[in-house]
Amino acid sequence: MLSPIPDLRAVPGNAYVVSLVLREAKQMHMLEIRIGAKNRGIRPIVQSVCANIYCVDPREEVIQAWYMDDSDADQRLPHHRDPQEFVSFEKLDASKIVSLSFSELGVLSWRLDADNYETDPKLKKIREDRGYSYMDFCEVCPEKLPNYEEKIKNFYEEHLHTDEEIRYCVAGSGYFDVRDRDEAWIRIWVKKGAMIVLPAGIYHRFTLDSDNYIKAMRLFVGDPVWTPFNRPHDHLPARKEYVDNFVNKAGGGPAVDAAAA
Ligand SMILES: CSCCC(=O)/C(O)=C/O
Ligand SMILES: [Fe+2]
Ligand code: NI
Repeated sequence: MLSPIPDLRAVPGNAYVVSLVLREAKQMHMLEIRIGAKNRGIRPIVQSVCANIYCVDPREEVIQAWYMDDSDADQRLPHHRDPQEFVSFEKLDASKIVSLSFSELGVLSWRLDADNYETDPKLKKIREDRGYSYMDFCEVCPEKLPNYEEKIKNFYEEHLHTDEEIRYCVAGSGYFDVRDRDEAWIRIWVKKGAMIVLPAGIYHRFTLDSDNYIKAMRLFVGDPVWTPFNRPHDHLPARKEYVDNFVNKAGGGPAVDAAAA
């Protein structure tokens, strides 16, 4: 992430230096760009270019989230509201919440290099930091997934798990739907390179989109437990903890790092 307001100063030799603060996880780095200029008269141009440097969250290309409409149409359609209502990463991820007015869902996300997941140092670090010792792949298509029709149906039943649901889309795409604090459905579209963590106890469901294919890496701390508890399962400790941490508690879930933190 870049700092939004770069600092511009003139240096000897008819040049300007633009200083930017780069934030990666909890570390700050200074980046200095030297711009040579024939004469000082170009200052306004350099200034205006610098004012247009803005941060692009790398996740935006592979993860989008929006509020769903109420229609009964095909679950694989986007189900946007009219007008569309997109949801920010800050709203999904409680670790970024700075204002009490934000909803906190505890959904974490990263953008990773899906072509090189075997050697990706970023994935390695996430796995080490979060203790994700187990890994396998789940390919959702009739040829690869046993009992495809039944599984597709079950994935789309609203349910929770007693542990995190960690999915890294290495090919294809799909929708993870999560309930917000007011029970509205938020649809999270993951594409190749998107990794998301749904916290234990969150009510959610999954469906393919109209491209009908996803290959997801599944990660887990220790021996995996895939059991879905279909709604209602409000008495489970995992649900109670989720409600305490993310639904009832305004302004602060556990402080954890996510992608562009
Ligand atoms: C893309 S992985 C299949 C969906 C799944 O495993 C799950 O638990 C959905 O809630
Ligand atoms: Fe699930
Ligand atoms: Ni599941």
